[in-house]
Order: sequence, then C-alpha cells, then structure tokens
Amino acid sequence: MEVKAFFWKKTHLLLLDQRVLPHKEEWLVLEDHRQVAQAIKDMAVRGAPAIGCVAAYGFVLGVKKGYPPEEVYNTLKNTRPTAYNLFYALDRVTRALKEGADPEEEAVKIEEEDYKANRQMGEIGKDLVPDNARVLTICNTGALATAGWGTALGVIRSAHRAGKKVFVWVCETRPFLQGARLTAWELLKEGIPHSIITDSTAGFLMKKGMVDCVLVGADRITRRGDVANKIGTYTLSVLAKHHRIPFYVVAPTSTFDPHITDGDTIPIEERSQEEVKSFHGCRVAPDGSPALHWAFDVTPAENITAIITEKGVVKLQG
Ligand SMILES: CSC[C@H]1O[C@H](OP(=O)(O)O)[C@H](O)[C@@H]1O
Repeated sequence: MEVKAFFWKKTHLLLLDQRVLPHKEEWLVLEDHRQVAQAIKDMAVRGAPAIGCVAAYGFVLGVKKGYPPEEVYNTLKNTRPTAYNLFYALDRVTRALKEGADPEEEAVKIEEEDYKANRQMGEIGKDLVPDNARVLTICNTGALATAGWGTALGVIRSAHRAGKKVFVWVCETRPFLQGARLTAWELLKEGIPHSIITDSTAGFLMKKGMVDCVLVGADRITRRGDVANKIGTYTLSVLAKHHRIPFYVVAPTSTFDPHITDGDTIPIEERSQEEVKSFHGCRVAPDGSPALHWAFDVTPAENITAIITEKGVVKLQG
C-alpha cells in the first residue's frame, strides 16, 4: 500500500503526524482551519505540495464550520512563508468560493492533480537517472511531502519500480531530520537501497566519485529558475557544480511563482532557535548561545542542470 500523508474525510482531515515518524505512526484528527494551521506551523505535515493540499482542506473545514472566509484564509496563509504551493492552493479554493463553485471539489482536485503530477514527473525523470546510479538527495520529497508518490523521491521510486538499480545517499537534513527520519522510512518501505549520511558528508562523497547525480525538491521556483528549497540545497548545488555532477530539481508547476523573478526576493522562513539548539527534542547547546535557523536557502538557476516538471524538463545553465 502506498504511503499517504493525509486522508480527506469531509468532516475532518486525518493527518499522519510526521513529528513522531519513523518510530510511531500516529494520526491527528483535524476538524477546523485552526487545527490545520497549527499542524502546518508545527510541521506535523510538511513539504510544499502536502502543505498546499492540507491547507486547502483546512479552508474547507473552516468555511463549513461557518468561520468568515477571510479569517480562515489569513489563518492558513500565515503558517509558513516559503512554500508557494500554500498560496497557490489557498488562492484556488478562495476563488472557487467567490465564484460560487464548491471549494471542497477544488481542494479534492488539487490533491488529485498533485498525485497525477508526481507520477508524471516520475515517468519523465526516471529516464534521466542512469542504471546503477548513486543519487544524493536532501530532506524529504516523497509521498509524505506531497499528495502521494513524491517529487524527487518520486523519480527515484519510479526508476526503482522500472527495474533500475538505484542507490540513495540520504542527507539526514538537520535539524528536523526529514532525511534520516522520513526519507529513510519511505525508502525502507519501498525496498530501495540507501545510506543515511550527515549533511556534511555530501561534499567528500562527491570528491571521492561516489555520487552520480543530485535530485532535490523545491518549495518555490521563480520565473528565471531560481529555487528555494531546504537549507543545505544551495551548498549541494555548489559542490555538484564544482564536481561536474548533474543537479536536478523535481517540482510540479504548482510550485512555480509567476510573480517573482529573482530568487533573493523569496521569503525565507526563520524557525525557532530551539530546533537548532536541540537534537530531536533533547537540548544539546548551552542556554546562553543564540542560534540562526533559516529553514530554506535559494539555489540560482546557474547551478541547476534541469528542472523536472509534470509538463516536461526545463534545461538550465547548470
Ligand atoms: C516535495 S517538496 C518538499 C520540500 O519541502 C521541504 O521543506 P519542509 O520539510 O521544511 O516543508 C523541503 O524543502 C523539500 O524539498
């Protein structure tokens, strides 16, 4: 059975709590937009497309409960600033409501379209992954980050299912550990060979010739092809360029922000210092030391070989 991060149940949203994976599988029952907003803020659900889908259902729950649509929209809009899918999805459901259409039908369409896009990206992207490839990835871009299947991890899944031998280097992705906890969990379930590495191991692996390509997701892509993604992605792009390793971004067109050209204008989320100063809830840093915690960085189009979308491959200068 395929991994699913959430299930729409019309009167509530069932959400797999990603904060306790991989050792516990606990489901949250979310009954209104405020509960959904809190789940997004707390990263019980995360990943740009998944955030968009869940926020759209949160809007439906809030409106069904009779809350003013503007309050519902603003509560959800103000959860996390970087992933464009959040705003894309909320704009679609609010427009549906304004135009007298059914926002619930729109929310279901958003989920169905995202899953279909992931399968299409998998089919397109798998041909770019050589047989016996050692692929390096960061964060989680699988079924847990989307409506199902995944983006970059979806390409890996499709290549594996097509019979290609693929090995995955999984950057642990400090501090939330999306790689060590979530990507590893999905790969184990899929039976895809992999090894978890510390984020700082990536460059040495590339230097030793142990990486054949890099596959990452995206949270927001600008008109010129600059990409906001998990913090550390930019570093990987510089290393990949230096070592002449193909660097692919996999993202649906719903992640593309048509209003922004320069990646440096993308709002970058700054999360609590506590997430850096602790290791999965256990405080490791001294109380008196401050911490800077940017959750994303921006990779310029010049560092990207190509962006794989459900509509085809956009080659860049990388
Ligand atoms: C398929 S997009 C996943 C994308 O979202 C992640 O960020 P977060 O876990 O903080 O929501 C990361 O940037 C992934 O590439």
